Amino acid sequence: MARSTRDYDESDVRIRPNRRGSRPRSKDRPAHADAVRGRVLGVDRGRYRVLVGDTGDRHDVTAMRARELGRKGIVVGDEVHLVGDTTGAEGSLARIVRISPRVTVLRRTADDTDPVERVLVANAEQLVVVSALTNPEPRPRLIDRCLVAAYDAGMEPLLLLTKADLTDPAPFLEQYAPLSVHHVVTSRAPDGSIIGLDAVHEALAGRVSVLVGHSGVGKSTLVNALVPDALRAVGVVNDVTGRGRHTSTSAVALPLPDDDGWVVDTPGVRSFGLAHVDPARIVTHFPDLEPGTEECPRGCTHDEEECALDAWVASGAAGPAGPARLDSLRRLLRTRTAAGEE
Ligand SMILES: Nc1nc2c(ncn2[C@@H]2O[C@H](COP(=O)(O)OP(=O)(O)OP(=O)(O)O)[C@@H](O)[C@H]2O)c(=O)[nH]1
Ligand SMILES: [Zn+2]
Repeated sequence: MARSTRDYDESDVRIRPNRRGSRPRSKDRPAHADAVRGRVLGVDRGRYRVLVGDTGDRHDVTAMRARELGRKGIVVGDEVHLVGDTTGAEGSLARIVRISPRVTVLRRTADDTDPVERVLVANAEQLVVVSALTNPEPRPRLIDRCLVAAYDAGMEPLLLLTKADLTDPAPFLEQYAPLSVHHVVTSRAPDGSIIGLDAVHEALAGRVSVLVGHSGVGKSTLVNALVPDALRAVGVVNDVTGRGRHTSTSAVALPLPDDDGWVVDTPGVRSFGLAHVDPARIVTHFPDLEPGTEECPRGCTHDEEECALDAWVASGAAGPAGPARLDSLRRLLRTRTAAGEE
């Protein structure tokens, strides 16, 4: 079933006036004129951490969902309306009474055949695919899959390539050049500091960006460099050691310094099941291959003998990464019928 980024109405909870004209059931029910807006930063066991207030006067509020929301999901990145105690004082608890319409929705299924899709993050504009240039080696099929997830979510992808101190980034960049995906390269200086952070800050400035990457690519190193008090912001402190720990498996939104955008870290998210992506649309998420489908027979699945993509790629029209990209595309198409391996 085709989905668009506009189909957020399933989660768009509007508080309707009481039609029967009877007294409202609760005092703050009508219109919630006194509701305070905030952004969901984290979710933990049914409690939501919500940032409210303007620059200079921002604070976290702990909130629960109001019963009137029904079963609507609330995820990191959602803009919500709060009533009740929004002071954020120790022990206080506000109530979320409304979720604003979502601008983008990053979805995820456990694997490619899983019928249960979960919204991972709402309202993010950019999907930052973090990959090491080596150690561990880049995984092109995983990167391709993340790009599909980004395009499908209506988000702009950014390739963030780490560990350029260990290898020359040129060959990798050449592979991805035909896609015209923005990229930033970082490396580590002998003193341990990260080189290239300015370019990263620039790419993240003023927007909400989700970071994904598999283990060892240097994502934690980056998050800590970008958000120096990330561990404190996450608010996860080990009871035994008292030290900050960042092992949560759910997404967490971290404000960048100077109010200049947000990063949403997704610990534990290493890939995206794409069961929710319409197979007929997958090729449109391969902008370097799509023009090659013009010669395809009507109704081509792009995984059949008559498919024009083989000739297109063989002619070099899709650049040096063409064969690998076509392989990625076909694997994604095939995994729609059988759970695929990455
Ligand atoms: N040479 C080099 N090493 C780096 C760089 N960035 C991170 N590392 C190292 O790579 C290893 C993995 O970095 P992490 O930041 O822990 O990676 P991660 O992606 O968060 O991985 P997990 O914690 O397993 O999810 C660490 O030993 C880092 O010190 C870099 O730019 N260059
Ligand atoms: Zn085709």
